[in-house]
Amino acid sequence: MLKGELFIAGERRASSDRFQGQDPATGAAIEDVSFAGASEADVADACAAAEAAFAPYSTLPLEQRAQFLEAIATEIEALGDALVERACRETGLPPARITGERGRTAGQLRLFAAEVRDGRWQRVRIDHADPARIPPKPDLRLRMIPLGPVAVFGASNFPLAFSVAGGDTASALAAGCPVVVKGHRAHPGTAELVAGAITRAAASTGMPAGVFSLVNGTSRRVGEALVADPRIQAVGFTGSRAGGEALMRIAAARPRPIPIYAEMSAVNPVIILPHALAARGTALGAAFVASLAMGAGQFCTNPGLVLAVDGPDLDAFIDAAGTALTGQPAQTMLTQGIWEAFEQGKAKLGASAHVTAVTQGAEGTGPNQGRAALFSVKGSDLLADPVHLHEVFGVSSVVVRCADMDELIATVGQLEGQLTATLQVDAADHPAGARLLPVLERTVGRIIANGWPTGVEVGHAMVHGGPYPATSDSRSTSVGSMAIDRFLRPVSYQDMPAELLPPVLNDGAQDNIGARIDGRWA
Ligand SMILES: NC(=O)C1=CN([C@@H]2O[C@H](COP(=O)(O)OP(=O)(O)OC[C@H]3O[C@@H](n4cnc5c(N)ncnc54)[C@H](OP(=O)(O)O)[C@@H]3O)[C@@H](O)[C@H]2O)C=CC1
Ligand SMILES: O=C(O)CCC(=O)C(=O)O
Repeated sequence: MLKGELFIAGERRASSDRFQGQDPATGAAIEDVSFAGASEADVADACAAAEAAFAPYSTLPLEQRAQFLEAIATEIEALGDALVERACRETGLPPARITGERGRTAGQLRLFAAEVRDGRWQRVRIDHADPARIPPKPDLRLRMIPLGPVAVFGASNFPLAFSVAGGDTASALAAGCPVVVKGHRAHPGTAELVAGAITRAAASTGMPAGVFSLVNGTSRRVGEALVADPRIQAVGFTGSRAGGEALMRIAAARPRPIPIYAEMSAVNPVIILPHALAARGTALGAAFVASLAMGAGQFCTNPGLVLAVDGPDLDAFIDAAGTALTGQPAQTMLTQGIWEAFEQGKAKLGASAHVTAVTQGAEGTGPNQGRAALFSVKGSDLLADPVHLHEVFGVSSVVVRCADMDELIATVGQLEGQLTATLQVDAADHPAGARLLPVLERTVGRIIANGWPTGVEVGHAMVHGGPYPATSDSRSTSVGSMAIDRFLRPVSYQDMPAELLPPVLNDGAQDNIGARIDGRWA
């Protein structure tokens, strides 16, 4: 049963500052329980506990850390239907989606457990001393260590996989960092259930209590205080550009600034090359709308921009996409605020003198139901008004009619950073594709051929990131095993006596972890 309490270092804590969850499908408060909002003192307690947990947690045998991650996955699965029902009620997302997301969340935790055991993430390097060299060469040994306590902001649009026990939390815990989560107000009951699962897993595997805390907030002060707290050493965030940028400013203004990994905003261009457009434009139109409308368009990877060379083939694509989109029912969006932002985004696009409204989906019949929309604009006008390129979070996209390939490539080269770019490309398009690839590599984190950007595989070779403003740091990914790197930093030990060295740096201690020894990979 939900209690509506905070989780501070393994203890539940009440508060007189309360808020209600909302059912976006009815627009009404969910009355069964109200939730505690944290005070700044609660945030400080969670951070102090995380700092106290850092030394014991980060120095545990890796096997124990891996077992903790696996226990979280098992505890989340054990929540059963109650978790699915609560998440559906709080988000308006259907059970199949939430069930799939629960599987992904557990899978991510197990992936990071395997990564912890693997040990290669420590990236050991050893350069042996050469006292005979002039000047003498010192003995140098390097490994990656965890940064310290990490703040994670749960995302509204993935109440499980990008929230309390989502990818940021899993990768930070895998790196050896205690985590303080700022829960999203859109799914407080879901957050409480998952926080309970993590707390039980921490207790059953003998973790220090401060390894995990969850604070919710009725005011922005909670998130602000968390990022400003001197004990927090890195931040993971998925949400709006305004929110991410506000937190970046706080992180940078600290007496000791810290890295912030904020995933913010993208329009994820889809580029349909001429031969692909001629051969399969109609089929592409329908498939594009299926990707666009998935999850009420509430994905950071949503295809918000389609670029192609103008002509009858593009008309056929737009006709097919328009037909598919007109048949789209309005879908319940995650929160009233997100629905309002969607309506405003579409209105701003529609008000642009350069934009043509192609068609709309069915009108909503209840609160917070987003009506799909498709627009078009000439390539030469796309950059005339920044509003054409703003992320409109929901089922909305803009088709760009380019005069020719040169204009298309030049336009793509001027886009802001993106999470993804998608190429629809047939064999005869390969020369044009080869011209585009270097431009896309500069702009995006993942380039997809003949697929769609929604649906992110959780694996070892995934990059879910990209240049600003897709993320605040293009050198990293928030999905896949490489996400652990965000919460690590290198330390070199020079001429350190063997007894003082971390065991993994002693000679012969690197079996199976791929160390670089005297320049050669072992
Ligand atoms: N590209 C993407 O991946 C996503 C983009 N979005 C975009 O964000 C919009 C709003 O969605 P939402 O999920 O609520 O995202 P927000 O960025 O508004 O909020 C995300 C989290 O950050 C906190 N936060 C936001 N701004 C600040 C601030 N200035 N100071 C401290 N904390 C802050 C929020 O706390 P609090 O609740 O207290 O404000 C919340 O916990 C959507 O309409 C969409 O445009 C949303 C999700 C994913
Ligand atoms: O589909 C995914 O895994 C990524 C989605 C994401 O990061 C987002 O929509 O915010």
